[in-house]
Amino acid sequence: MSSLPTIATVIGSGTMGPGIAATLARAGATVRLYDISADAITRAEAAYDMVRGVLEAVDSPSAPGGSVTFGTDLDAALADTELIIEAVPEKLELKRSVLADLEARIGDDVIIATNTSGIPISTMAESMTVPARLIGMHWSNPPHLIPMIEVIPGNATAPEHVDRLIEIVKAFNYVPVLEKEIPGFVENRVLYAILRECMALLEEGIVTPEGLDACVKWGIGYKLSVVGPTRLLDMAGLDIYQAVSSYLNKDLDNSTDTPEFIKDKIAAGQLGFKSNGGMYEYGEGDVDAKRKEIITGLIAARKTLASIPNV
Ligand SMILES: NC(=O)C1=CN([C@@H]2O[C@H](COP(=O)(O)OP(=O)(O)OC[C@H]3O[C@@H](n4cnc5c(N)ncnc54)[C@H](O)[C@@H]3O)[C@@H](O)[C@H]2O)C=CC1
Ligand SMILES: Cc1ncc(C(=O)O)c(C(=O)O)c1O
Repeated sequence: MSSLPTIATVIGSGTMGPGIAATLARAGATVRLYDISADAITRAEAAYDMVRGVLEAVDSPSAPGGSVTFGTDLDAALADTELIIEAVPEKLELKRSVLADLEARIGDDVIIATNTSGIPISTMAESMTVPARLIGMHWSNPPHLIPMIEVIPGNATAPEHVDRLIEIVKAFNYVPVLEKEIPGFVENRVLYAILRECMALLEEGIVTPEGLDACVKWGIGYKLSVVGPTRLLDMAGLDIYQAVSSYLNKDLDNSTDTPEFIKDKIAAGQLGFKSNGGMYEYGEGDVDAKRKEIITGLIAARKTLASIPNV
């Protein structure tokens, strides 16, 4: 008997919503994907078809009978739901407004899991009538391929909801990581520490973007995909870590703001894939090709990592 919710609802069908919905459906859940925008729902239906194709390449469904329906009718999306996953834009007041709208339509026993990238759960819960129901459930992009989810209770989250969400994440064969609440949570704090150093190295002309990507991808990226950072210390030796950190830590970048060259790019409308140029330039068809290469690579890496011992 699966521990998955029979019915789950995803609120917000943008970058993250369709992949989240597809992942739950592939494990047998009946998922309702809701958005305030009809255009977003239309885009989500196309995105879902693409995501299903990707999931077919990863593995077979872990349970039959799952489905995703799409709509802009909130009451229909919430009927008999056990779990709501909120994935609206990263704006605190918007999330608070959505939470209030949801709470007015659901029973006290329904869990709301927020996919916020780093807004403290306790802050979001302050305005809720049942703050115990809110819990952080941070998926990583692309959510249908990155099989790790951060589970972050707020200071009012009911322990039974934490246990239930961890059970649900395991039921669709993802890896739940239970964390204490801290801005950015664990994954993005580590990612943004890495990105801060990377941007400083680029800004100082120490390495080219191509060289930096090759160094991180084939060096620490490759190694850390097999050996986690804590195990890596045992492999390298804590004495080595002490020897190097004693002089290197003080030299690492400690900027507290976004680098100026990044701000300049944003001001010039250079946002990356979404504007055909950012850290790299993209010609006709290049972005679609690069997206396909990334997905293909993530599928291959996921299948390989799933086939090796968890060291
Ligand atoms: N994009 C990413 O790489 C990741 C994003 N997240 C987090 O997930 C959340 C969603 O992010 P994205 O999917 O990138 O956002 P997005 O902007 O791509 O999509 C958000 C969707 O929410 C809809 N929406 C806006 N107001 C709404 C409302 N009142 N009710 C229902 N739907 C509404 C929009 O129409 C849009 O379709 C954010 O909190 C973000 O920080 C988490 C991990 C990765
Ligand atoms: C660069 C970057 N920033 C934030 C997030 C997030 O968690 O919202 C991600 C991601 O999940 O991939 C990211 O890549």
